[in-house]
Amino acid sequence: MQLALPEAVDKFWRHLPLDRLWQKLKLLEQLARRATPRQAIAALVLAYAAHFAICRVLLAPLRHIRGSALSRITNLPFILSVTNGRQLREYCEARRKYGKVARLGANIVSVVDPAALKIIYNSHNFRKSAVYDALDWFGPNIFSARDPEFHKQRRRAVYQSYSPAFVNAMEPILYETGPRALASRICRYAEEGVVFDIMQELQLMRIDEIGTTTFGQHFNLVHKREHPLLEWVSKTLKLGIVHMWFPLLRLIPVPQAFSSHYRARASLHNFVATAIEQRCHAITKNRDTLQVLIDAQGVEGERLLTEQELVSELAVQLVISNFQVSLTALWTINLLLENPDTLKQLVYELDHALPDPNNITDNKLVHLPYLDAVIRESTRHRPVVADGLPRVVPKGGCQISGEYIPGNTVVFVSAYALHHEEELWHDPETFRPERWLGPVEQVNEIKKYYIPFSTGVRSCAGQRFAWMLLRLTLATLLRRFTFEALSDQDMTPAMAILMMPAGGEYMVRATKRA
Ligand code: HEM
Repeated sequence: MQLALPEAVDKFWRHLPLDRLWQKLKLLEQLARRATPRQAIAALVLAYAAHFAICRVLLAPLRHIRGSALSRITNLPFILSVTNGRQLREYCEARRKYGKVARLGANIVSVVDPAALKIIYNSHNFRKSAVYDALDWFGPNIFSARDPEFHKQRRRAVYQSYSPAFVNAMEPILYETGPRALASRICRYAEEGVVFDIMQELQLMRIDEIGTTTFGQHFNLVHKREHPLLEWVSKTLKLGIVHMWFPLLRLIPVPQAFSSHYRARASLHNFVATAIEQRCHAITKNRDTLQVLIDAQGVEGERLLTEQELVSELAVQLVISNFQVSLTALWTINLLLENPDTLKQLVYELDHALPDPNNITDNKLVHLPYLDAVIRESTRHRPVVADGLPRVVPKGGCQISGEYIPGNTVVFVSAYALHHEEELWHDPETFRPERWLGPVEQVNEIKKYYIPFSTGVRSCAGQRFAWMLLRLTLATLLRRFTFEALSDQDMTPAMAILMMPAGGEYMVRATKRA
């Protein structure tokens, strides 16, 4: 039987147990009067927790996305897994348990689906999330930019130093101060039979390369080892990680535990600022990234970057691109040493392409198919930027992989999870460069979900530089030495913004090749 609206309202009021409700409220009032302040506070806290849980669990716009029970209430377990470097396993596990779209926190969603890449990363609609503010060490920069207009403006200035012409012009100096200098250091280790940490050597080499190509200064760390730049850079990165996940720490006075990190960051600032100031007043100008950025002009001939803006761009680039390249080279060497047949085949290709090990140019390497396949496979299997790059769903929400995701949710696709997805890759846990040497259509297909340099409007600006550096480094080292790794080293991938070996080093012995 249908009731008319006034009748239904009347019935509702008649049946509402107002008397009983009133009695309950009175009882509560009496209890509140008798409660001690402690009991009152405890009751308030409990009431707030209950309200919070009900809102998060039952009313939250993300309640239909599957995830662990705790992830429905708080982001804390996710933040803890990121700070402990355990998040990669979690992304893969969440994919297996909950499907392509999984909830990792109260407003955090991980997606493992190539179809999502275009939606999330191909336009500026999905902006970078607030964690990027932690990279504003000395002011906003191209890495941390969240506002699309600001990013476009910076891109116009900064991209002048990533042009093919500039990268090619840098090759001779880069090769001399990078791979060639490292080879001469390793030559000494080989002669003395010394075991050394190749991870550290690659980092020192990379700082030397940045010194010459960016600042026009040759630190010669590979041989002299006394410049504190590597320590400044490492500590600045560590501080960045802490601030990313505990942003409130940025607002309180310097905690004792991090005072040396803040000092290192200040030293890095002084170093970069002094280099810029000296260059602005120098009579002879180098041809390097610093000069390109100082000279960068807009359409009306105006300077695009002030000195302070130059500091923020160059410092963040120094820290981030330093580790990305050296760690990628490290993982490639590690995977080659663990796969002797692949190593043998690569060495065979290099020996034929480079009869003179002292005359190596990128021109001779760029078309070597096996070298290309090895680098591709190592960046698939061990992508150093393995984490999800977080973006914010725009107002109004959107449909991703068959699920509605509301506005303001943080979403990402982790390169590691995508590169290890069993539905996409045949035998994803195996390092197999041959997968990149199949028929063109097959390779073009897998390239669609190969994202070590990210994809879309915020993908890596320095890819050309990175590929050249990797080719030159691997070819130079493998053409001259055989390497043997010490046994029982912990090379499990662990995350600290970038993917590093859990053991923190990779000890090897080198022998000169005939
Ligand atoms: C193997 C080495 C490298 C890897 C794996 C790598 C990877 C990446 C990734 C994944 C991003 C996107 C970051 C994000 O969205 O948060 C990125 C951005 C960027 N990379 Fe690289 N990178 C490498 C080397 C370099 C080098 C050598 C340079 C500079 C010479 C460089 C310059 C940049 C810049 C400027 C951006 C920001 C682009 C933008 O937001 O428009 N990268 N890189």
